[in-house]
Amino acid sequence: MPLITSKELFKKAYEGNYAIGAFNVNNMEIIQGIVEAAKEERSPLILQVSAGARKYANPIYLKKLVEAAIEDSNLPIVLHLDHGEDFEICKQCIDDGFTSVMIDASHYEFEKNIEITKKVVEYAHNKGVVVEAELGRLAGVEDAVNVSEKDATYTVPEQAAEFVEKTGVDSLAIAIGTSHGAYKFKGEPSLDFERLKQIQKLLPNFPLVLHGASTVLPEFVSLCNKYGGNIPGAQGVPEEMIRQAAQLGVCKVNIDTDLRLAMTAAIRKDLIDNPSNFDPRKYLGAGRTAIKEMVQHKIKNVLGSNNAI
Ligand SMILES: O=C(CO)COP(=O)(O)O
Ligand SMILES: O=C[C@H](O)COP(=O)(O)O
Ligand SMILES: [Zn+2]
Ligand SMILES: [Zn+2]
Repeated sequence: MPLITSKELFKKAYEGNYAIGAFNVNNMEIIQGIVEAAKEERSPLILQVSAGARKYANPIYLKKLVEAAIEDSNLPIVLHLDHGEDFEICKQCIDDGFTSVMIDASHYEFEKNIEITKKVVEYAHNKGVVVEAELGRLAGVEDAVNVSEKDATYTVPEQAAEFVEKTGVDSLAIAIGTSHGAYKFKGEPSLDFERLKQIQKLLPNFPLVLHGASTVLPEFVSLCNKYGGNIPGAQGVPEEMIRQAAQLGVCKVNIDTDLRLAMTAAIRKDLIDNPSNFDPRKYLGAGRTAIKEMVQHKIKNVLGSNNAI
């Protein structure tokens, strides 16, 4: 099984009202944990590499590890660039064999975002690679965000339709109230589902992407804190909201923070529980198992992509 694009995966996910997890990868243990989970759940996978991951691990290593994961698991896997900041990094990844790239020009104004995205789409499509773009800005939401502030940062449905038509992009990341990291909401979590419904209505059968979609499960925050961590007040997107989004055209759900928390909690615990150990395989192994369990939970209980292959 070679690396695949997300085209067919998204089509089936859209029709089946489930979503594919796009998990951020940075090293061997993370890749192995994710792949083990997907293998047991018979789920397709998107493994995504950020600019930070490329810098940390060297893209050659990550690509080879992902290829090894495919050989070992025989799963349909997409290798995706997460948050490509310009045409050059997208081109580099396409030339390196990635099957999907994200161009994130969302911080530019609308026309400029279209122009940059279109350039990446032309280059990528020529090489059989698919492209995700972003419209609207992800940011933390507070209780008191008023409608005009939301319109300044959240995706405007009419613009989303125009953007997709003008760029020919394959999927679109939208802003409806999620944000990156472990501190997503100060008050009650809420997402703008009315906006999502509008976007889906104007873009029927088109795959939408939710970034900043980690749930920040309290038990993992507590575990980190219990074993010497200090991450007070962390809060994520409730699982029920992710399930709801998957019913409304969201086919790709980006998850990094939940993997970081699971791995960190397990490693912290393992080191404290085994003070005489100095074999990295023991605590990294505990981290890998925690990643596997977290991904299995996501696939089975939140995303619904189990038994999709
Ligand atoms: O969107 C993400 C990667 O692109 C990750 O989001 P989280 O920080 O919520 O895991
Ligand atoms: O969107 C951000 C992802 O969580 C990746 O984070 P990173 O840039 O620190 O690798
Ligand atoms: Zn962005
Ligand atoms: Zn993101």
